[in-house]
Amino acid sequence: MFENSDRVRILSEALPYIQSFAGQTLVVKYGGAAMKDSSLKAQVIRDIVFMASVGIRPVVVHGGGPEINVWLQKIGLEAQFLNGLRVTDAPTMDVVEMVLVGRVNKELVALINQAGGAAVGVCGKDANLITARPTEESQIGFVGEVANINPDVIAALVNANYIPVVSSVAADENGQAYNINADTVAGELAAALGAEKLILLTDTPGLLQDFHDPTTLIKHLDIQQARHLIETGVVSGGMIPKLNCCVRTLAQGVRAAHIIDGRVPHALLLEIFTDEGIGSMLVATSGPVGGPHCAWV
Ligand SMILES: Nc1ncnc2c1ncn2[C@@H]1O[C@H](COP(=O)(O)OP(=O)(O)O)[C@@H](O)[C@H]1O
Ligand SMILES: CC(=O)N[C@@H](CCC(=O)OP(=O)(O)O)C(=O)O
Repeated sequence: MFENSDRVRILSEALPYIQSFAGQTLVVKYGGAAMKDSSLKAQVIRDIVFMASVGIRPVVVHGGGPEINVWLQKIGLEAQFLNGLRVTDAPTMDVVEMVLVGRVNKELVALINQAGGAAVGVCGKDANLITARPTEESQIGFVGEVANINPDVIAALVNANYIPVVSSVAADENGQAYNINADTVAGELAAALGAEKLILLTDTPGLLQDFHDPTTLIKHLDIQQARHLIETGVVSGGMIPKLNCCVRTLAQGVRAAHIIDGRVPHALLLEIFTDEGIGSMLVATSGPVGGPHCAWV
């Protein structure tokens, strides 16, 4: 049990962070790997509503890879990945759109609204938020990259105190739908909105030097170190697009990108409002290591 002094210390420790982030946009990418447990999901939702209640402007970008896999299997299609990206033929694209924009998006919107927030769900197609273009790797089908972001609709929602919830499906100029990795969308959107932070919620403690060993968490790193981890194969699978998106968003001016463990209850609050934080924090170039986790930038 907590002593009163501990309770007060924890609340008091949050004050400078609440003050410095009030009015700032924080893009939270909620990955499918961290969505599997419904009680944890409820806590993530509560944290997002908490952030909005203390004046932070959260923008949620969601994934849903595992749920897409479930629905592909139900209709007898095989899930295939290349470098962490889903091989997306036309039938798979239909399932991706139905699952992400239909099921996952609307479930998150409903949960946020039940928790007392006011969420509005959109995908890249709404008000031309995202224009997609095909990736250069032609063998992965309708996998898209972000060609352009028009963040007006998100800015309008945030300015009116709504919490936008964004699915990573977008169309190209001809209306063809594309499946874009949700980390990539979150990173590009954070940059286009001039967000203070990008926070990626996933199912590992953060970036691990050895991903089989959770004690090897890398708490702080910069772009150069992140690139080195990709080149040397320390990161693999879904962590590759995640780290690439952090690098790109930092290079475009977002001040910090965090990779945190969505399986830890209230991971978002712990990362944003405590000195220690819980995950990995990436910045453009390193400063002195050892300071408070969030005040480091
Ligand atoms: N060095 C690493 N540190 C942490 N996780 C890693 C690393 N290399 C690969 N991974 C893998 O990346 C996964 C996270 O990516 P992904 O499954 O796409 O998550 P999400 O659905 O949240 O986007 C982890 O579960 C882990 O298996
Ligand atoms: C191109 C590509 O891989 N798109 C992803 C989009 C969803 C996503 O990114 O979900 P997670 O964050 O849960 O991994 C996919 O089809 O799974």
